[in-house]
Amino acid sequence: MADQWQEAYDFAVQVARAAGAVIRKAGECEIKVQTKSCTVDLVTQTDERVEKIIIGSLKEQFGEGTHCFIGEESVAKGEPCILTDKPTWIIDPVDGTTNFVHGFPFVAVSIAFAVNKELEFGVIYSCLEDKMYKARKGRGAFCDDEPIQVSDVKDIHKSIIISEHGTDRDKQKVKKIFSTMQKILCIPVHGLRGSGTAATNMCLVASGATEAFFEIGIHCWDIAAGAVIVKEAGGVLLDVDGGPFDLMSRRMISANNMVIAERIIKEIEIFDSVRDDAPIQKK
Ligand SMILES: O=P(O)(O)O[C@H]1[C@H](O)[C@@H](O)[C@H](O)[C@@H](O)[C@@H]1O
Ligand SMILES: [Mg+2]
Repeated sequence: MADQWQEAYDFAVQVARAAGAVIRKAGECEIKVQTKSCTVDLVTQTDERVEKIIIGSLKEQFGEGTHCFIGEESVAKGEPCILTDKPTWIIDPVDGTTNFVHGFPFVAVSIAFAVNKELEFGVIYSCLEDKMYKARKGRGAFCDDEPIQVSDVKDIHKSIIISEHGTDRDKQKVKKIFSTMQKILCIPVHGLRGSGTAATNMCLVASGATEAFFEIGIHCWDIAAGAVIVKEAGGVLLDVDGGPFDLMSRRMISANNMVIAERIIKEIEIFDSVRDDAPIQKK
């Protein structure tokens, strides 16, 4: 059954492309913005609409009930965020919602597929750049059907590192984020960057434009597809404490190699985040 998931993979690419077209079109009209967990955690009708389109198409293709879904906007509405052994789609309909709202030109559709809690493939469509990144376990990573590969830089002094500050404005956490960035910048590295979307950041690692991307506070839907793409492009994924990558832990570093990853990890000031799969607190 070597090719069991090929149809699902090909279909995910089609769905991501169609979703990206909806996002592009929506960006031409007035965008109505609402907030979720706090005033800087933005959501638009497009996020919700695109998630419905993606999940609707997948259910129609693969049958209701056989596959599970973890989608950013469904979880925001109270759906569970638990990865089981069942075939599960992990979806961020609009990664980079803040960028989308502001017209900052990096917005991605991120679709991953896991079976037995293992990621089988990931598809990221950077819809404003019109770049389709994809990877399937054991079969390499691609951008617009061209193979991609992480950079071979091992000298941290010759690296560009990406991080993001997320949407949590807790002063102690923000302090740790900026202290970490300051320490990394002063290693020194060539530069620090951030595109505003975790999915795109991971594609930049996978295609060799940057050596590493790390973040604390991201969610499984931000990084699931990117995790497959980085790994298949020859990169590594770790927890920010150097332990094994855990999709639900809300923290990760993706890098071109272990030398770069371990050097960055030395500087990261870790803070707590509630796991994505933590039981929902009753109010
Ligand atoms: O909410 P979206 O735009 O799907 O995801 C973004 C997170 O909100 C933000 O906290 C994070 O920094 C960014 O990397 C992520 O993609
Ligand atoms: Mg996201």
